[in-house]
Amino acid sequence: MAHILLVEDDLTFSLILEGFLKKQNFQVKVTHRLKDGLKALQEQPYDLLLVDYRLPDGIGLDLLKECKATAPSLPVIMMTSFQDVGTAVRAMRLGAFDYITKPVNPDELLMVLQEALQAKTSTAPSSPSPVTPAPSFITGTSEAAQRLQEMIQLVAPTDMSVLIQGESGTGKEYVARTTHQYSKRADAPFVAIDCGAISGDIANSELFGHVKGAFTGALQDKQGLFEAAQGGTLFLDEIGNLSYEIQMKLLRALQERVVQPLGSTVSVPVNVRVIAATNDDLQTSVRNGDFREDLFHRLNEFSLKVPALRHRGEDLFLFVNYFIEQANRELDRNVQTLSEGVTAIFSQYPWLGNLRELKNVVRRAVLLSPDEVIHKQALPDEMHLLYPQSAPKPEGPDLKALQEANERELILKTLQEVRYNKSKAARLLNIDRKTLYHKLEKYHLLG
Ligand SMILES: Nc1ncnc2c1ncn2[C@@H]1O[C@H](COP(=O)(O)OP(=O)(O)OP(=O)(O)O)[C@@H](O)[C@H]1O
Repeated sequence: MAHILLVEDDLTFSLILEGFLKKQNFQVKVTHRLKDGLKALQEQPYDLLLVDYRLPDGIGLDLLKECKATAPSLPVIMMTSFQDVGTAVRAMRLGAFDYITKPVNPDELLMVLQEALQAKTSTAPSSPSPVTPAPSFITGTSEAAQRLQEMIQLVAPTDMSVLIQGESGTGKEYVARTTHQYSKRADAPFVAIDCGAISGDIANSELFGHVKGAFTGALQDKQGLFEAAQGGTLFLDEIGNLSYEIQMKLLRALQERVVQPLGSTVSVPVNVRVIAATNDDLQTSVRNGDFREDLFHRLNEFSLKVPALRHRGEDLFLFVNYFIEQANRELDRNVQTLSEGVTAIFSQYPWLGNLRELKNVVRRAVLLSPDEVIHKQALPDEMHLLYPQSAPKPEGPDLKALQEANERELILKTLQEVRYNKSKAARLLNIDRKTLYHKLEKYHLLG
C-alpha cells in the first residue's frame, strides 16, 4: 500500500482528500504546515509527496527543493490554483513529477498519482541508469519546427556537444533524444539526468559514481551516469543548476574524457557525447559568475533553440490531436475533436507552459469529455471564462464603440500576459483593481 504525505493547509479540503485517498487504498499522513511536512519527511520514508503550493509558513517549492536534496527519487506532485500555473512550471523544473490545478478533479488526481508511483518503481533510486526507451514523438510542420529538424539532422552525426535552449516544457528532451537517434551512437545508451533535481554529493555520485565508504551511506560501489552512457549520449537537463564544484568536474570529464568516482583515486576513461539543456539564460549566468565560462563554451559547440509553442503556428493542433489520441488510449475515451469555441480558445491562449501545459490541459479535457467532442466546460474555468471570442470591431465612424472595442482587447491581452493576475494587470493598465473589475464586468470578461 503506497504511503502518501499530504501537506495542505485547508483543513476541509485536506480532510476530503484524505478520505478519498484512503478509500483508494492509500495510506495517508496529513500535515498542514511546511515545517511539519519537513519533520514528517525526516521521520520516515514516503512513496509520494502531495503538496499545496501556498502554505501558511512558506511555499510548496521549498519543500520540493528539500525533498530533491534528501530523497531525489520521491515523486512530488504540486497542487496549485490555475493562476499559479507559472509556478507549477517552475516546480517541474525543480524536479516535481507533475502538477494538478485546483479545484482538484478526483479522477485526474488518481491518474497522476498512479503515473508517479509507476515511474518511481521503474526508476528506483540508484538503479544502474535511467536509460528509457524513446517514446514516439511528432515533428511538426511549422517553419520553426522544420528549421529545428534540419539543425538536428545537421549536428546529430557529429560528435559535437550540443546546448539545447528553450522555455520550460518546449520539448528539449525530445530534441536531445532525436539528436541521439540520428547519431552514430544510436545503438548505445541514451542516459538522461535532471540536474535541477539533484545537488551536492548526490549530483557528484549520480554523475561520476562513488566507491564504498566515500560518504556516510555509501554502502557499495556505484557506477555513475557517465559510465552508464559509455559509447552513447548523456543528456544533462537543467544544466544551469549544477554547483560550481560539479561544473569543474564536468569540464574535466569533457576535456580529458575521464571521470573519477567519489572517494576513488582511479580515473576511468569515458567515451560519451554530452547534450545539455537549459531554460535559463546561461550567458547571463556566465556574466554573473554563476556558470563557468569555459564549461559554457565546451557545452555550446552547437546550439539548438527550441521554439515556444506560441511561435509554432499550425503545430499547435497537430500536438492537440496527438495528445488527444494519447489520452484516449490511456483513459479509455473516444474524443475525436474540439468544439469551435475550444478551438478558438486554444488558438488565442499563450501556452506559457508550452507542450507540457497543452498535454495536461488536453488530458484533463479528455478525461472530462464523455462523448466525441471537447466542449468549453472541460477546460479549466479561467481558460474559458477569460477567452470569449474576440468581439468584432465596430464598423463606421462610431468613435465610442471603437474605443470600447480597443479597450476590451487591451484588457484581455494584458490579462493573458500576466496569467490573469488581476492586480498585476491593473498595475500595467494603470488603473485600480476596482476599475478593472468594473471593466471586466462591462465587457463580459468575467464569464
Ligand atoms: N515532439 C513531441 N511530440 C510529442 N510530445 C512531445 C514532443 N516534445 C515534447 N513532448 C511532450 O511534452 C512534454 C514536455 O516535454 P519535455 O519534458 O521534453 O520538455 P522540456 O523542454 O525538456 O521541459 P523542461 O524545461 O521542464 O525540462 C513531455 O510530456 C513530452 O512527452
